[in-house]
Amino acid sequence: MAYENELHLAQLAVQRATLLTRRVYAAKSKGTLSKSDASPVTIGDFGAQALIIAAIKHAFPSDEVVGEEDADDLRTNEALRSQIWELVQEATLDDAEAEAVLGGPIKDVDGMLTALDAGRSAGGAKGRIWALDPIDGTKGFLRGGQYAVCLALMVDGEVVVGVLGCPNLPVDDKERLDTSIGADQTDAEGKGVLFSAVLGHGATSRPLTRGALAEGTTIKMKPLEDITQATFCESVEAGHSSHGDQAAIAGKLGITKESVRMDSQAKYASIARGAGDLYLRLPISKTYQEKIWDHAAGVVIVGEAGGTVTDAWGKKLDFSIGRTLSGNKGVVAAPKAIHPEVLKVVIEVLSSK
Ligand SMILES: Nc1ncnc2c1ncn2[C@@H]1O[C@H](COP(=O)(O)OS(=O)(=O)O)[C@@H](OP(=O)(O)O)[C@H]1O
Ligand SMILES: [Mg+2]
Ligand SMILES: [Mg+2]
Ligand SMILES: [Mg+2]
Repeated sequence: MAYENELHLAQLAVQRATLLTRRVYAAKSKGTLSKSDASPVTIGDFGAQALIIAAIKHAFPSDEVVGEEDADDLRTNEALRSQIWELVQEATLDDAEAEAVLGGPIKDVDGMLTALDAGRSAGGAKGRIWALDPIDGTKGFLRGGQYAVCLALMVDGEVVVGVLGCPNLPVDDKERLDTSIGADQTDAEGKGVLFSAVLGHGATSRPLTRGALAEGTTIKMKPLEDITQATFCESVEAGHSSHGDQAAIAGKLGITKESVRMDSQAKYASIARGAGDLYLRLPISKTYQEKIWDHAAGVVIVGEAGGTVTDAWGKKLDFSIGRTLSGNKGVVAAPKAIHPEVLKVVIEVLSSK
């Protein structure tokens, strides 16, 4: 299969990073800072980014990475730096072969800072570039809801590999849309799913483990005969997507079931495995540009599970422009067969504003 080594590395790197995020959740202090746009970042975000980039650079030294975080705050804040370094050192997989694939632990603090800062690629349409969101849904993470560790590989601007680690989604009971507010993440029984896809080769899910990869199973979106029976997923934060427009669209489609609000790319993962049907993310602000790391992995996973993902005007999401999806507005993800019907109503509602 194409990109087999890249897929394996990405799965193990994401799995190792989820060990760290779970440990941070269980700790009393999550080292939360506020970024310049007032959004939160925690020691979990920094630690997970360093671990994943170190693994990418070990296996594919000349690949670039577009990562959400950087080392600026750590270089000026010693207490924060050592807190993260301690966590990074402790996050190792229980399997020697798996650790060897990832290049083993990061050697020293400088190596950690260098790895974190290697996420500053400007992105673009040429070559091999990874898109990394070390914790997507940081607000969800902090409130004990859903979050995801997200990694995708783009080649010449097209997403070819996507991996999502969702430590708080249930392994079984796949039909249930679990929002798990207040769930105990410390190795909680039955929680933790690793999703992945390679373009043209289908999508898979498997339980997250502490060592080698568990066996995977193919996932598919739910066949939906009657759109009025659909369940749609949307963001928890009203500031991230328009709950009002989304409700109007659902109403016009005849959908009566309440939306399921869930943080992070766990929304893409959930619909890809048939828990829920649609993901709507309609813009609140005229100026906000969606970040590539908030979508890259989810889009290839939904596509490979039988879905179509476009923006709110029907354009394919263009990952080749840079760090943001500056050519797109909003996201509409649905099973292939019903996407045109959903999109038509999305455009009607947005055009009438
Ligand atoms: N104004 C605005 N509009 C749209 N999106 C925004 C906005 N501000 C932030 N973000 C990004 O939203 C990411 C989290 O998205 P979610 O779907 O998880 O939102 S929610 O937490 O469920 O409300 C979140 O990702 P993380 O920072 O990784 O958590 C942000 O990149
Ligand atoms: Mg963030
Ligand atoms: Mg994000
Ligand atoms: Mg993030």
